[in-house]
Amino acid sequence: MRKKIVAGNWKMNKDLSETEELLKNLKAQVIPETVQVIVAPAFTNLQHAFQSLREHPVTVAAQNMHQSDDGAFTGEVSAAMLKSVGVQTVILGHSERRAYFKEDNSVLAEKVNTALKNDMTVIFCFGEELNNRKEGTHFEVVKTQLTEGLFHISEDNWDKVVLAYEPVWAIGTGETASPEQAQQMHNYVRKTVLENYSKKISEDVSILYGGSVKANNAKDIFGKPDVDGGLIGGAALDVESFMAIVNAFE
Ligand SMILES: O=C[C@H](O)COP(=O)(O)O
Repeated sequence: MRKKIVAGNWKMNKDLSETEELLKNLKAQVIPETVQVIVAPAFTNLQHAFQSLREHPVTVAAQNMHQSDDGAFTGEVSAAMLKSVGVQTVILGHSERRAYFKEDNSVLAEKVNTALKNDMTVIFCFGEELNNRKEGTHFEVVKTQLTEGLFHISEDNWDKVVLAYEPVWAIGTGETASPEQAQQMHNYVRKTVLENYSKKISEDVSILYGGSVKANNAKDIFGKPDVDGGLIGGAALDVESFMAIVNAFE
């Protein structure tokens, strides 16, 4: 059975004291047993977050990592470094990484390999831009991102993969894909996984939706059969709104 997951991507927000405050508030909440909650603070705060959440049912993820094991890559962080501070989960392929840091499908394929080789869980993000949707090429774009960035992995790696569909036009814009648009794409993604892997894998993989998910729209989006949770940006920066989204599953 696939997991229900709500992941908060804090992006480049929250310094150490703000992170401490947010984690303190988060730890005061009751996390429903049926939902896996993940938070992804900035690199500098990962170790603190991991230590702080040790006894709490919230997973800490990194927002990115480098594809190489080590070496002369100024400013970068490796899988081994993440693991050394307790982090076992990494978000890869976020549209902001693709757009601002020019991460293409082939680099992402390498990052996926490195993460899996290090026994890490990957939250693999993909999604079309507005012009793709206007032109009607959104399914094709998503298929290419999955095929070139992820579908080289073997069947036995899929228990370490979570998919996150994030239409770029809905990220941080206040514009959300309708629950029907999200369901249509998630269903397409599941079918695309099935074209390449077993029925069990396509049925078991969790597919998250991301893009302006808020407390007031989460229930409708999460109510769709192929939507297994959310990757939350802005609304994850406040515990009350984040927990309202987590509890939208109830
Ligand atoms: O990683 C999260 C997504 O980019 C969604 O961000 P948002 O909820 O602020 O639109």
